Amino acid sequence: MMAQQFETIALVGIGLIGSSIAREIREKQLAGTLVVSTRSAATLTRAEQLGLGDRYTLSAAEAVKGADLVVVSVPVGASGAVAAEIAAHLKPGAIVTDVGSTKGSVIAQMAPHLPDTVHFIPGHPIAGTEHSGPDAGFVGLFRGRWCILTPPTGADEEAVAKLRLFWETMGSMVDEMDPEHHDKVLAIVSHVPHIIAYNIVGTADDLEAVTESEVIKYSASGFRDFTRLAASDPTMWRDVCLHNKDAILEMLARFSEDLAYLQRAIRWGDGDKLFDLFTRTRAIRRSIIQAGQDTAMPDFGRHAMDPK
Ligand SMILES: NC(=O)C1=CN([C@@H]2O[C@H](COP(=O)(O)OP(=O)(O)OC[C@H]3O[C@@H](n4cnc5c(N)ncnc54)[C@H](O)[C@@H]3O)[C@@H](O)[C@H]2O)C=CC1
Ligand SMILES: O=C(O)C(=O)Cc1ccc(O)cc1
Repeated sequence: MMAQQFETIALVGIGLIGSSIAREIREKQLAGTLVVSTRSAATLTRAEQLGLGDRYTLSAAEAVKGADLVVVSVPVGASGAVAAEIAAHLKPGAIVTDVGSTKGSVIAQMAPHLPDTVHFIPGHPIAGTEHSGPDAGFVGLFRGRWCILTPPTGADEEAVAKLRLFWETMGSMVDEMDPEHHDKVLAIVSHVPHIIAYNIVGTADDLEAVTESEVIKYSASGFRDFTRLAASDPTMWRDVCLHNKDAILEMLARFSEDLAYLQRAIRWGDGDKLFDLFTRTRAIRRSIIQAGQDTAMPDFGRHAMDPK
């Protein structure tokens, strides 16, 4: 058994991420009382059937009353509404955090509502699956994965340390960075790959008439990997696209340029260019595998097609 870290924890949103956090809190007994809240009655009932908390409520305002830690795990587009709803009910000294895949927008939506008496420390566990809802969560999701915190300058060090310990107890490695940097890094390692997956699966689907279902029949493992990502939650990913617009558009522009370079190499039969790129990318895969998890962060100072 681990030591209790917070007297009362409130979870707002109990889908894949919220329910994985709940399961960890229960297993490790990190809270005296765990309060679960979500917007839909059906989801709350399911959370109750799964025994994810000690108390359940459809009101986020009700849930956060007296809580020492509040974790908001809702689609990023709903963050502002949740902050507005809970603001007046937060306990002074409480830590308020989130798990959203974008940080700049979540901060812009939430911070204006939150009182100065609480510690707002945004976060993002870089761990997930293509599944959603309370049944999808599991103990161990965060193990060996990074969790990025983006505390504002001047944030209370003790509060940051408590949140850091919370994620470390779930098995995560914790890093801190500013939200703008987070949003650029995540645009290239997570958001653009999902967009590419949605796009290629959509294109294949549009071609179904031409290929007469052979896309499904002969789907090789490369295409299947894309279909996994493209099966991710539509609400969540719509919100990610709308709320990390600038960084995503910047990375997509670079992606398109690099794709044009590849297209040109193919058109002109420039095997050396293709071979060089494929050799370089293979080394990246190997270094990720060697590191034991997906920690590779891209170097933004360099163009993907620049010579080494
Ligand atoms: N799915 C993934 O792989 C990862 C997701 N995230 C982030 O975590 C957050 C939650 O994602 P998931 O747990 O995957 O989503 P999910 O769809 O499994 O769960 C979302 C939860 O939020 C609730 N909800 C939606 N709108 C709400 C509102 N206005 N007020 C209160 N509750 C509301 C839903 O009822 C549900 O309980 C998102 O911001 C996402 O960007 C972060 C890391 C990984
Ligand atoms: O399912 C996958 O491969 C993911 O990439 C999971 C994921 C999705 C969104 C995040 O913000 C972090 C991790």
